[in-house]
Amino acid sequence: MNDMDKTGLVQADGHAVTEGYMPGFGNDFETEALLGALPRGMNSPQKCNYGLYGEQLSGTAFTAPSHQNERTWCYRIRPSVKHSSRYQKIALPYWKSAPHVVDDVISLGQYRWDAVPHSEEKLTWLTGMRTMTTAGDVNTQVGMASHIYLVTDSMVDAYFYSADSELLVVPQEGRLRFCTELGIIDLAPKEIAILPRGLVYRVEVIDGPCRGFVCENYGQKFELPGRGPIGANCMANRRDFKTPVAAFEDREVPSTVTIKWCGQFHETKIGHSPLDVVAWHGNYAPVKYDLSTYCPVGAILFDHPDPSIFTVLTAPSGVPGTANIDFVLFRERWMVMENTFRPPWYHKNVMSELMGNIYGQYDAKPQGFVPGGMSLHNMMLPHGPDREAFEKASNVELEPHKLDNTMSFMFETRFPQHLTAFAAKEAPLQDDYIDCWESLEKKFDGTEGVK
Ligand SMILES: O=C(O)Cc1cc(O)ccc1O
Ligand SMILES: [Fe+2]
Repeated sequence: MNDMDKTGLVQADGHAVTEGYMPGFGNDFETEALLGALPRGMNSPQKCNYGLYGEQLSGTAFTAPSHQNERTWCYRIRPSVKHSSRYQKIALPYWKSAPHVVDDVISLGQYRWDAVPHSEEKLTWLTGMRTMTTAGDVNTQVGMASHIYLVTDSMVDAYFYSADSELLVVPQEGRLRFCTELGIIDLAPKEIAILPRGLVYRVEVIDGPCRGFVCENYGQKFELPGRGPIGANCMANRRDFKTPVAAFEDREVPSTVTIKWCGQFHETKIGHSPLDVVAWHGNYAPVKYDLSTYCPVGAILFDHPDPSIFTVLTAPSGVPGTANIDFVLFRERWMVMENTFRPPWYHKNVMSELMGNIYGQYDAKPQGFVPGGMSLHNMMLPHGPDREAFEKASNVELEPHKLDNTMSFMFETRFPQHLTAFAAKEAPLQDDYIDCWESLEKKFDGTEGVK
């Protein structure tokens, strides 16, 4: 009997069964799947307990300011150098990286898609990733990509990490399990997860088929927005974020690790599971968050504020107040504003707005923006309520009204977003989307004087 069997943490197939989460966002966490595996009082003892190797995973430059500095110390069965050998380039033709401007595709426009349907094809987290838009440049670590994932099958003895990006995952259908080096995250619709750059994981299907959205952030990490005068509470609260406890696998089977690096994919073959971190401490870790714990703050007398009031997470770009990416949530809330056109106003925005519908109806678009669907209102392109929403909101008797059964989101970036060939030619693009404004009439009656 080995040490792990004695602790009862391991199933017959060698999978660890350690479960659970620790609350907080960006905390300094400590967790061990075997008692005493974590060195006390220091990072690099001459010999680690249980014959473990110590290894640091740096999420920021060594010299990043202390309030932003992120790193995690891992105590693992083998060091990561044993989790890679020669790299071989592979093709994942549907997963694109910026800069990616397709010759005969026009990104200037207002676009909307129905939910990308599932097919007969068996797809994993890697083969099922479908890039819709890219922005910025993966090589200079600015910008982002938006993807839809369609996943039917678990990765088996297969692992992945992105050196290019952190991934913000927004499920819309089905349940996934992310078995990561630092622990296990189960993820269902209404929840989101952040998978840090460089973290190795395998994605399993708990309940499929699975569909969802991914924001691949090439730039500075997502953080919580400052609340300003709102104070210390509401919006996304730190305690509602959950980081998994340590869980490890001691499995010796032929395995594949795929790496995304500068927009290319490479594979390496190894003889064991790389998810072998028995204990860790630090503040660079995966996290999940239940969107139904988001506490919206809004206008309580008149007018419609900017959507930045609904920012869940922001990834700074270096220009204060101008995000590389804002992740913005439009969820259930009360509308109480008096004498006000309550839906989003008509507007043009220097930022580019990529939206997705998780469930329900969005107030600016009662029809056509469907669960699983997406829309893109690119840099400085006008958009706003469709005719139906405009007419209703301009004429309805204004009483306190609950917007119920609604959850949509926006990946808003300071960079223009470029459509992939998949988005323009294969995904279910709604050719008639811009007609939703066509029947807006001229109502001007200024020739008759002010009424
Ligand atoms: O375009 C959209 O629907 C997103 C959005 C919502 C809102 O309430 C205000 C501005 C905005 O861009
Ligand atoms: Fe908008």
